[in-house]
Amino acid sequence: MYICCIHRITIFHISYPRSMEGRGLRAGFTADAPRLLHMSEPLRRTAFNRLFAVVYFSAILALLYRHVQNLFLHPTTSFLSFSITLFLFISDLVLAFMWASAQAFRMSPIRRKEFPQNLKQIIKDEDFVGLDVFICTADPYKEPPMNVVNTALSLMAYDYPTEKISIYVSDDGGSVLTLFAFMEAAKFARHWLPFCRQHNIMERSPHVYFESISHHPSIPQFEKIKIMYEDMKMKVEQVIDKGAVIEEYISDDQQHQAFNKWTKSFSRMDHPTVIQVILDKSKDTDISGQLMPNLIYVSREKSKTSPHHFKAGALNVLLRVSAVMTNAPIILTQDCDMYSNDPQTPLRILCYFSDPALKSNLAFVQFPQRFHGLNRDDIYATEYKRLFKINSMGFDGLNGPNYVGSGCFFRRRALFGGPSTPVPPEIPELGPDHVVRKPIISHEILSLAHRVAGCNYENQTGWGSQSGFRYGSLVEDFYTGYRLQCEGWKSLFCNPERAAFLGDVPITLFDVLSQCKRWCIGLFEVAFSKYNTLIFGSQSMGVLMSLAYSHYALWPIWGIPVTFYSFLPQLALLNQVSLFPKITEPWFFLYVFLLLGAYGQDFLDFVLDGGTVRKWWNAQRMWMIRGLSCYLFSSIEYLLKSVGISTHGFSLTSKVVDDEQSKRYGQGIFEFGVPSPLFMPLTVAAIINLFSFLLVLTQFFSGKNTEGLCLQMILTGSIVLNCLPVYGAIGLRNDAGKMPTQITIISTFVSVALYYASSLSL
Ligand SMILES: O=c1ccn([C@@H]2O[C@H](COP(=O)(O)OP(=O)(O)O[C@H]3O[C@H](CO)[C@@H](O)[C@H](O)[C@H]3O)[C@@H](O)[C@H]2O)c(=O)[nH]1
Ligand SMILES: [Mn+2]
Repeated sequence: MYICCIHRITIFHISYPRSMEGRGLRAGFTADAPRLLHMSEPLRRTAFNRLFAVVYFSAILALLYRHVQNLFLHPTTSFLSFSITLFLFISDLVLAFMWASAQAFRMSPIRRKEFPQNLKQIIKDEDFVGLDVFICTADPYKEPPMNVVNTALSLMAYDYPTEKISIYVSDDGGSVLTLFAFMEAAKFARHWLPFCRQHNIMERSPHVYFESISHHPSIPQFEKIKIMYEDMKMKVEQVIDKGAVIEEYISDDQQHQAFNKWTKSFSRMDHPTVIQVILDKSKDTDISGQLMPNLIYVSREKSKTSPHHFKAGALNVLLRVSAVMTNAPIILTQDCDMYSNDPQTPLRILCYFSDPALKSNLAFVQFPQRFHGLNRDDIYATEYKRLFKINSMGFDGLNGPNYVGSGCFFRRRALFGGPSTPVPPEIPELGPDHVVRKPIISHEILSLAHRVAGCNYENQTGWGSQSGFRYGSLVEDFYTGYRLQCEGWKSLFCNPERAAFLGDVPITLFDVLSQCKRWCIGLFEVAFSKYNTLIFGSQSMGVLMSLAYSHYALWPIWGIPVTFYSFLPQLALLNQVSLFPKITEPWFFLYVFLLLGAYGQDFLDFVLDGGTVRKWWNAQRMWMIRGLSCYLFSSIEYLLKSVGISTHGFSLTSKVVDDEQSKRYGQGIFEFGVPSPLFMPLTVAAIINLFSFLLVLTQFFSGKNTEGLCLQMILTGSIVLNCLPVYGAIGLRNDAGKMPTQITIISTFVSVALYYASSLSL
């Protein structure tokens, strides 16, 4: 089964791509010999997966048949038991749909490899394509400017011709503190960039570099650079603490002028555009005399009366401002916490972008989101291995992975209509083919840049609907990638061994669940839009891509089976009512097969991708926890929003770390702490499962006949195991991260009420 695929390795190589057109992507070739730039191979378990899918599908059909039989052919007597059977049937239908849609990822997953070392033999340095890097930040207190600055420095220090790189920083926080931090960073970069080049440093985020060094290296400038970094850090942090730029730190008139834009009436949500060219690659040099990349700070105009569309809005402003100033054909979008961990990354993507065979419809190359600072067993499963890695390889074998917001290199042209149906922008200066001829600090360029960053600029245009990053969903990344693929674009998944980027993870359960809840609301917004992934998606991209996208667009519906399975069988158990087949019935084995099959395959995928058993265990636990919290709550919030009762915005994930919390996270202890309703269903489920499990256990040991309750016992027992951290947080802890007493009290009342309600009616 395995062997047949091994030989199906596809190799792409560049032979004579002289005909490549398009500004910037034109490559000069120094050798005529074909050179290997990238290749791909199918995953070895694909044949097995396909076969297993057929078997498992038959098992699902059998299960559904049993449900129909129970519901309609042998209708039960009471209305209540009919309802329970119906709810479990619905749950199984949802599980079946999620299983079926996930098969799209299993049909033809591939793994790619690229050979950047061959690139320099093919493309001359001066023919390297221009790269505009977009970094978004939105709040100096939740996203400390020192971290943003480190991200920017790591990207400025790419092993790439510096004069081809422009870094655009979007500051939605409209904060003078962030601008100050970047001005300081520009001074430091003059030393940092040549230092990295000379000593071939791999960690180009200075913070990470200095942290990673345990003993003093024998590099002569090391001490000096370190002091400079500490000095910059101290200044920036002082300014943040004070909440204003300290007068003595302002060194020249240009800085004064820039900071004066923060007048009394300037507020975060209401202020004019600020664009500041901090480094200009046509004249600013580092201490070794080499030109520096452009560094441009942009805080778009905000007004309380115009919608700003959160990050998608910020990215579109950068798209226009950069078009006016540099208009590089390739764009990298980056979250402020995702620093570069590999200076060779742009060379990797060129292996794809310079392949003429891919050129006509390749929209973007996506790297997986990977994180630093995860605790050993990744207790909150914030690595999202399936989302960011396993399923991305599955997507890659179809039309390509979805866009995940950060670590993604776009072809600029892709944001202006489909490959064969271009959507020209309203002014030619924004078009992907426009060539910038004036210096970026010229009056014309700056005034046009200000104009296109205005908050009313997009009125009566196609921005956000037909071109640029798309509006209408809190997961602008998912939605934009999806729309581009519907237009006929393709994408690629690039997953080198050494992470290209590393980002922060939330370290409290509340932050993890709130982030996931925001994603879920955004996903529902896509699922129920006129571009819904099942109908519109299948018409535009075919069934498999449509299923793959629907799997995510409908992600929150996992909440339905998780919730029903966490309460109904347990309440029935407390009342000695059997819901599933007895051990002696053949149907029993169907259940066992379905259960072991699903978990087993998930486990295999996870472990084969380098995950540990404990991490997998935590990932399945978090799936259950999300099912009882964010999946559930997002559905409710989405409904409330649809009927106009509430609205919701993009609540930023905090990147600031509290020492105590961070210590507990390091020890692998769950952090509750916040009295949030998000924890309620989980706590109620923990209590009910514990009591029903204990009850049936005592009966089992006292010799009562519990044969018919076996499956319910297994289910309840595993939920109890999953809830161990919840019991600890309720009863055994005294720290600030324990379960808030209010939540425990309310949940206990709800549990008792549920028990009485069930015992009256069952
Ligand atoms: O109004 C806003 C809100 C957010 N952001 C930026 O968006 C990025 C992501 O925000 P974060 O709070 O870190 O959200 P996450 O949920 O961690 O981000 C994931 O999910 C988002 C929504 O799908 C994607 O945009 C991100 O790229 C992806 O990493 C950050 O750089 C923010 O500064 C803005 O620029 N403007
Ligand atoms: Mn983030």
